[in-house]
Amino acid sequence: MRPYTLLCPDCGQRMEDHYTLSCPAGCNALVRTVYRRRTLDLRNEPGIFRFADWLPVEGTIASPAGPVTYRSEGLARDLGMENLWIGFSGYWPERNAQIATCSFKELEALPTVVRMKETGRGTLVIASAGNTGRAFCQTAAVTGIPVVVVVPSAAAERLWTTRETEKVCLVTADGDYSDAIAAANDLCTHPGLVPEGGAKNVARRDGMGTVMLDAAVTIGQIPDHYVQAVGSGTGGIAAWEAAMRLIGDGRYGSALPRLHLAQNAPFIPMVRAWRAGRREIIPETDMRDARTAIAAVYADVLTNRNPPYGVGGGVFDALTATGGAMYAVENRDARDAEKRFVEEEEIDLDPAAAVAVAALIQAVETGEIDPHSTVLLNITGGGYERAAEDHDQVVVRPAFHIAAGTGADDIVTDVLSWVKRHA
Ligand SMILES: Cc1ncc(COP(=O)(O)O)c(C=O)c1O
Repeated sequence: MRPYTLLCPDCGQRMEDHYTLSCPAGCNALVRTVYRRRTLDLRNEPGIFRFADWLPVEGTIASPAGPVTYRSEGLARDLGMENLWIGFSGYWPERNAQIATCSFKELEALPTVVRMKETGRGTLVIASAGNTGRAFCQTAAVTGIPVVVVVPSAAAERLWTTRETEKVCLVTADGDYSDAIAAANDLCTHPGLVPEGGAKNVARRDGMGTVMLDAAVTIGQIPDHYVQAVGSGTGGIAAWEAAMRLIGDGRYGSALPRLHLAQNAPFIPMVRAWRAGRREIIPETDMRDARTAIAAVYADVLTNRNPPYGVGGGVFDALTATGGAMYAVENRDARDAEKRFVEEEEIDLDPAAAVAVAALIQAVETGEIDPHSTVLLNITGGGYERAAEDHDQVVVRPAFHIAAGTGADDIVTDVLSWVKRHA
């Protein structure tokens, strides 16, 4: 028996995990993990598997990549804050941050690959705008477990690993992130190719949730506020779920943190829906001129057109439960915030993390966040320059390409034979 079961928050059904991504009763809700251990005991493992008690895995991977929390001095002083904590998910060995691919996506990839090996069958297919794909490529390189990664052609250069690997089948697709998602979905209609699941994948959510766990353990309490830049919002959902578990543990306080989630203007569908008080995203209203808006943002990893916003247990519910807020961040504000952060904290940022810093500045300036409160700022990516000093970055070469006007069907036979050769 596995050390957890899955629960549908809509109908209440409990189920065993067979890499299950949705409720068998057809509910429109994100299934969750319920761990047998109600209290969090830290394991003597490196990296994220320190939190394996609350990850949907039995085995672990010997990787130093894990969440790191530290108390800010520079940025905190700059913003007049007393208790600003930074969750740094990137590469910064001086702070023990060892995510060589430099984003919190590695926290999702590591438990996902273990969960798949233990509960599923087939080869994982991942659609990505770059960071998620790089994280899964690295995990394939470290574990030798093959993956198929689909990215927009323009993002291909972001895919590298710290060591040579034969275990990645990289597919590039003309278009944006949504085209990559559509191509990955088409591939997964063929037996043997399995959707990784995105927000529906509990290993991804609980992996991201370790940022909140690490913060609570380091600070000694659940923070009052949690700030993150979002594209799908999965990190926000994960922080909320992790906080609920911490409340159940009993040692870290009894109040949920308030979620402050930010999108990069002009592509801000969740901000618009949330501010209008709607559970639904209306494409004509909230995503007008989506392609142009997506092409204009500084942080293109934040441009998901199908976020798990209205689904049961999704972003809308997470914001509602925590009394949360959403922020639209202009490119110039993200760039200014990035400069301030780099000056004060002395490490470079992923553009998405710059959006989060700008949202924190907005929240403090507008009084949404009291500068005396305890705040966790999730720096979801950074340390690229530092990583390039210490590690090889071996570019992953595309194996197949989907040109505009063609579809995944044209390459599926080649992908399936690649899988056969590498499984
Ligand atoms: C560095 C970084 N930060 C934030 C995000 C947004 O994550 P999510 O909306 O899935 O929580 C992404 C998504 O790819 C990312 O790569």
